Formats: sequence, structure tokens, C-alpha cells
Amino acid sequence: MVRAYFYDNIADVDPREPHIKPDSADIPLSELAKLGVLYWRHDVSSESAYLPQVDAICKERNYSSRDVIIVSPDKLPNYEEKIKIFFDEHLHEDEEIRFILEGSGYFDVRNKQDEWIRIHLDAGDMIILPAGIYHRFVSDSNNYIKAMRLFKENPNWIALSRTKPETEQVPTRAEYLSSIQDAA
Ligand SMILES: CSCCC(=O)/C(O)=C/O
Ligand SMILES: [Fe+2]
Repeated sequence: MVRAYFYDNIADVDPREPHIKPDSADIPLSELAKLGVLYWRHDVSSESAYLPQVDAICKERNYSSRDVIIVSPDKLPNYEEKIKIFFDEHLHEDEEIRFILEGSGYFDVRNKQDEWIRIHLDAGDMIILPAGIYHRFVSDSNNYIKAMRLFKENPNWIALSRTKPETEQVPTRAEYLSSIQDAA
């Protein structure tokens, strides 16, 4: 079940640990929605339980293809290289949809104050990170997550690292900031 909270920013602790900021309340889904982060929960007990809902979301948002990724040391080719890319703070020019089929892990997103919000997802959770939001992904201490990824016909979801100054200049970033500006 999803849980969102402020990240404690303690650098010398493994990022796969929970990193819950002490004395801070959990963050409701309504606050995530103000950042453009959308969430659904589906029944993953069988394909027939969730596929109609996934199909409906694909139709509504023009997603034409999908695949499944397993992030675990023994299943993901080039594991070390990939997890570094996932955990490097980045944005995409398309939204990122992930539907967790098995296991669990953390998506961290930046809020308006540029603080990290950590979102813990497990099987049944589906999330959309809007185009232009800075984020990163890391497994939790179980080191296993299986997720469905949904794509538009010509997806543009190259990870643009925040460490590169030009990333801040992509039009998608300005569009994203403007889209969340009025959300109280
Ligand atoms: C559990 S999906 C792996 C992370 C990922 O696909 C991504 O793009 C993170 O930003
Ligand atoms: Fe990403």
C-alpha cells in the first residue's frame, strides 16, 4: 500500500532504507496530486482483474504499448549501471507510468520547495509522474520489484539528469512548473 513522506536526506545511510524524516506527518495523495503525481490501486491477484483497468488508462492517455521490468540483481541486465541511472535525479519529457506487479520500491519526487518526498509502492500500486518533475527510483531493502511500464507510440523518456545545466532549460520543465503553480 502506498505511503508518502518527507525524505530525511541522511547521505551516509543506504538509500534502500526507508529514510523517514523524524517528526513529519505522512503526505496525503491529495498533496501528491498538486504536484501532478497521480495514483491508482488495482487488484493484482490475476491478470483478468487488472488488465481491463490498465487498458482503460492506456486508451484514455494514448498509451499504445507496454512492457515489464524486473529490477533485481539477478534479473536486470547491467543491474549496477541501471540502478545508478534510476537513482540519479532526473526528469523526462513524457510522463512516467509504473504499475507495480510484484515487490516494492521507492520513487522520490521533488515538491515545490525542492524537498524530496519519498513514495513507497508495492504490488497493486500504479503511479504517474508528470513530464518535467525531478525524481529518482531506488529499490527498498527487499531488492526486488516487478513493474509494468506503459508507453506512447514514440516515447521520449530519456532520463535528463539534473546534474546537467541544460536540463533545467528544456521546455517541459517550464511547462511543468507552470502547471503546478496554481495548485494551492
Ligand atoms: C520500477 S521501474 C524502474 C525505475 C524506472 O523505470 C524509472 O524510469 C525511474 O525513473
Ligand atoms: Fe524516471
